[in-house]
Amino acid sequence: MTSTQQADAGRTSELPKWARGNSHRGGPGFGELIEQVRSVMDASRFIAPGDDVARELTADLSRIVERMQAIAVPVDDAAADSREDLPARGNPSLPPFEIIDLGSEGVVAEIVFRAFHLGRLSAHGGNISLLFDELAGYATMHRVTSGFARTAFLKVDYRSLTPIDRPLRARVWVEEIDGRKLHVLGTLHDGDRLCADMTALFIQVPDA
Ligand SMILES: CCCCCCCC(=O)SCCNC(=O)CCNC(=O)[C@H](O)C(C)(C)COP(=O)(O)OP(=O)(O)OC[C@H]1O[C@@H](n2cnc3c(N)ncnc32)[C@H](O)[C@@H]1OP(=O)(O)O
Repeated sequence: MTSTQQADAGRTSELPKWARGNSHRGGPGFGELIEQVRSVMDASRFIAPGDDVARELTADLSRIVERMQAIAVPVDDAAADSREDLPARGNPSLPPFEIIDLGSEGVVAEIVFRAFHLGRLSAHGGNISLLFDELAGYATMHRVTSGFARTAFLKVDYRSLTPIDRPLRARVWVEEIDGRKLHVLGTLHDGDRLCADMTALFIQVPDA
């Protein structure tokens, strides 16, 4: 059986431990905490405080950062990036996508870009690339036969402005497998309108 046929038959090994996710780490309130973190990031995009208010807010946030640093755990034990029940697995550095469908056919996700993701009059192109890279990780994860796949390159064509504050639909799939190389395609739509499409090459590597 060729590697393409093996991959076409679906993943035969378990996902790496770090990619399996869970829905309990950090407790039931963790999702609301991450939502507040996102809200701080959003709100920070639209303020022009005077010096007094800026210093007051800095002091408030510093106290929160200190509290979080005091309960830090090794990254593999952290709740962020592991919570499969939360948008973007509870990782606030990722745009908050929600997985609609996932399997060997690829991944479909809904994404609402927010104020924090704003470029000039539309979502920042880098955030769109980030979304595609992450979703390509999901799509390839379900096609490699062992280990996982890393991005070798990722190219985005921005076809029309990508709005914030409304649900958009992303689809990413593995188009072709050639040995360790996975050729990945993706699209981002606002309704029927194509906002961006993506071509990427992922390379299968052993799990570290
Ligand atoms: C669920 C969570 C999902 C998260 C998903 C997130 C995904 C990511 O962002 S990963 C982080 C970003 N990517 C990286 O850091 C990768 C850094 N680079 C590397 O580690 C390596 O260069 C890597 C793995 C891409 C390839 O290295 P290596 O395994 O040595 O491959 P190598 O033997 O050189 O090449 C294999 C094949 O790929 C091709 N190839 C490798 N890189 C490229 C490239 N950039 N462009 C075109 N072809 C390439 C080679 O030509 C070769 O082709 P062939 O077999 O036909 O001769």
